[in-house]
Amino acid sequence: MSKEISLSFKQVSKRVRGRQLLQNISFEVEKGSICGLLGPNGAGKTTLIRIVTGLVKPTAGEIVINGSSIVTQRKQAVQELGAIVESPIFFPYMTGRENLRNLARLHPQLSKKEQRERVESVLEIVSLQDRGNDKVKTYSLGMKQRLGIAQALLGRPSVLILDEPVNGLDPMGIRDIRKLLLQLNEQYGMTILISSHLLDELQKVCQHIVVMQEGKLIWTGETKALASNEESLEDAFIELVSR
Ligand SMILES: Nc1ncnc2c1ncn2[C@@H]1O[C@H](COP(=O)(O)OP(=O)(O)OP(=O)(O)O)[C@@H](O)[C@H]1O
Repeated sequence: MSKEISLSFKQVSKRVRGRQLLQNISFEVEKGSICGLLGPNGAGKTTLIRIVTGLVKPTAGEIVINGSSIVTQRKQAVQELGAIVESPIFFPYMTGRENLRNLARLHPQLSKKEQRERVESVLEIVSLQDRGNDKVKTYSLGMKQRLGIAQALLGRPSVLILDEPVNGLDPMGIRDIRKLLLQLNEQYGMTILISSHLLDELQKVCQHIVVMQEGKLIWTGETKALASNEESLEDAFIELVSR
């Protein structure tokens, strides 16, 4: 039986002021899998994530998200997604719960009661229910990142896209995010695309890896094919990008 595909990148290119930022990027992410986007600085990971989340348009090519094209059916495609691109934005003098309630209002199809229930459920998923009444300015970076994921979960997305979600976090913060991503994947069958510089971290959560360099896709496949037991993903990655 063929696997269902959640995200399909088809010949995606982006050119800005004569500069080729992305060139013919094609790959697929299976439904219910976690895929890692790996690449040195300037490889084009953030540019690709900005395109898949509908923030910028590709110059050529398209991305299909659960059957809807981000180019021609942007509204439907974006409804499938929850995302953090760069840093999540909050009102620091409001509590975590208030920040989420504010955003929940952007889902007018939900009644007031449903909005409140949705907020409580995402707070619980990211383990912030006990700190929900504290102002965001008192949160650690790890807590802010988890609140950002809670924001992304408000619309009950089937696909979660995270750009560098563990950047700057301490080991405990990194572990919390790792556990959360695995939980979202296992319990809710969520498809996750995650970019990170922390190669070992990607190795712990991703079944598939896509390696980019200078706007091109240079390798894609199963994580275990890129790094065997004896070789760390980091070594394999450095070997690949220095070919
Ligand atoms: N709007 C733009 N105009 C011109 N150049 C851009 C634009 N956006 C990004 N770039 C350039 O495109 C290249 C890819 O940037 P991008 O941020 O996508 O890479 P990245 O892989 O996410 O890098 P990093 O890991 O450092 O975040 C960089 O050289 C960047 O300077």
